[in-house]
Amino acid sequence: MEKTPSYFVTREAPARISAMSRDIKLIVVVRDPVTWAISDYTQTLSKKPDIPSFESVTFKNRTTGLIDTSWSAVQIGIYAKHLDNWLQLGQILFVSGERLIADLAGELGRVQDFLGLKRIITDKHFYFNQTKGFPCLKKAEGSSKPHCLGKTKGRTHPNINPQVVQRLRDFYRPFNMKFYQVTRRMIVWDDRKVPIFYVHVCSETLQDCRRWKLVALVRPKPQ
Ligand SMILES: Nc1ncnc2c1ncn2[C@@H]1O[C@H](COP(=O)(O)OS(=O)(=O)O)[C@@H](OP(=O)(O)O)[C@H]1O
Repeated sequence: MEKTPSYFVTREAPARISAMSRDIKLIVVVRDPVTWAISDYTQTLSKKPDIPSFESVTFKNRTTGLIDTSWSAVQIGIYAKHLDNWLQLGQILFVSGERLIADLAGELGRVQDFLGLKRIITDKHFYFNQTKGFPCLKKAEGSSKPHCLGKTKGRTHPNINPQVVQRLRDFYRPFNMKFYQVTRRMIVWDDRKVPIFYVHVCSETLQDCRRWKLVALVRPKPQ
């Protein structure tokens, strides 16, 4: 198994993978592109504490709100743009990064099905570690002790100016919509102040899926 986010945006990668093996199965984990950009920035910041602020690398022009799409953290999150290259390869599964945290066993169930494996990994293998804020293994392989991912996974993100976040959300919205349509995956990254949950109907064929519709809109009561 091999992984890196940059494969997804490397033009030559699909053809190279296809030449390596026609039977390869690809798993792409996607998360809200705004959170992804902040996460990527946080990772760089941890190695180079002197880098410019998130705000200054996000915009080409702060006054006009023009986003710098040449910045890799912004570029990678335009998932729809990179999709066409990959879909021709066939066996590809999109996994929600958010669901890997909220419902790890459920999402891993999909992964096991996709890989043609028996569903051996279930929720009995995990617990939610409140300190870490993430699911962790109850027992690590070859050990009887619990195991969480290391310190570099799940770092605290810096506070970003809400206006900057909103501008990025507006920027990504059309690309996200295309991504939902093409992948037929019900991943909806909330871009409103009040959480809104969408339920979409999507049939097996892509054509029908393009006619997906909003069937429920639930607005949680204010606390
Ligand atoms: N169980 C569990 N424990 C810790 N972290 C978890 C977990 N599940 C998902 N995540 C999220 O994984 C994010 C890092 O993913 P990756 O390591 O694949 O990203 S990368 O390859 O380093 O870019 C990492 O992103 P950050 O929160 O920005 O650090 C986490 O949000």
